[in-house]
Amino acid sequence: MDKVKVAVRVRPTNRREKELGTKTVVDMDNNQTILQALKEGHDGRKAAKTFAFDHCFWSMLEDDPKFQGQEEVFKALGVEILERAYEGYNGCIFAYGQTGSGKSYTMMGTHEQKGIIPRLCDALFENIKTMTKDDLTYKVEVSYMEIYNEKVHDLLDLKGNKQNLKVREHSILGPYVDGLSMLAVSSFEDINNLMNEGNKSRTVAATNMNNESSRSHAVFNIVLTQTITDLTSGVSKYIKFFKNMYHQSD
Ligand SMILES: Nc1ncnc2c1ncn2[C@@H]1O[C@H](COP(=O)(O)OP(=O)(O)OP(=O)(O)O)[C@@H](O)[C@H]1O
Repeated sequence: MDKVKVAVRVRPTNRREKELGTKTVVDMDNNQTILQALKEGHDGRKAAKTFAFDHCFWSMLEDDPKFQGQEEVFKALGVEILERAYEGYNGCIFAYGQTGSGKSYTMMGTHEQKGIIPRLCDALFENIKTMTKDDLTYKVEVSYMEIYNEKVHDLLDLKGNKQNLKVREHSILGPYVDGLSMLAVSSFEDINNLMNEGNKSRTVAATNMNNESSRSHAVFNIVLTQTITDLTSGVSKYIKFFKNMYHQSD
């Protein structure tokens, strides 16, 4: 698996863009994104620029044969990262783009059109159900923190403490946030509820688009722990997989 994969997605035009009669200048062909020039160049021709990415998702018109929806995005980006988590690899997916470009839709989606995170979590808990045995058990825990003005706050501190947490270095696991709450979850619903609770504690509301917001980063972590127990001796071996799944910076 490549260490880093880059994917581009084109969302449908919104009402405002339609009302303004906005012309679509982006086209996609397999893993290529083609940008059409609006004006003719010196030679009188409209030049097109082509860029190659690991994936290009064309999500403009549902009845277009090249349309790729939430399911295709998840299959291309989410499935492999989940499979690798069971092998002990850390994974991270983050969405980048200007406001209204479709980051939340791709990552979280809607009730009818679930995005990567709910699909990934549903698959994670479904897999755990089928993989759990007497000598093999799994535990999923989450943490949620905000980095604001270079200070770290625990967004899942049930006591509502707003103290600054210290970032320390573990000799094997690397950097970690000391004292960050880790809460056990058993479904996407649990995760979603904790994300919503955590969002209420953020210094800068996720919808607040001003200069302040650019200093706020929210990091949601899912940690999968696999426990293998030698049933004859009763000795357990813990393997922790860190999945940094959601990094939102507003
Ligand atoms: N692929 C898509 N298919 C259908 N609708 C989409 C798609 N992508 C985005 N939208 C719609 O476009 C609007 C803006 O998308 P979204 O809220 O995901 O943007 P965003 O990049 O997260 O914006 P912000 O940075 O302001 O939070 C929403 O109404 C969303 O439902």
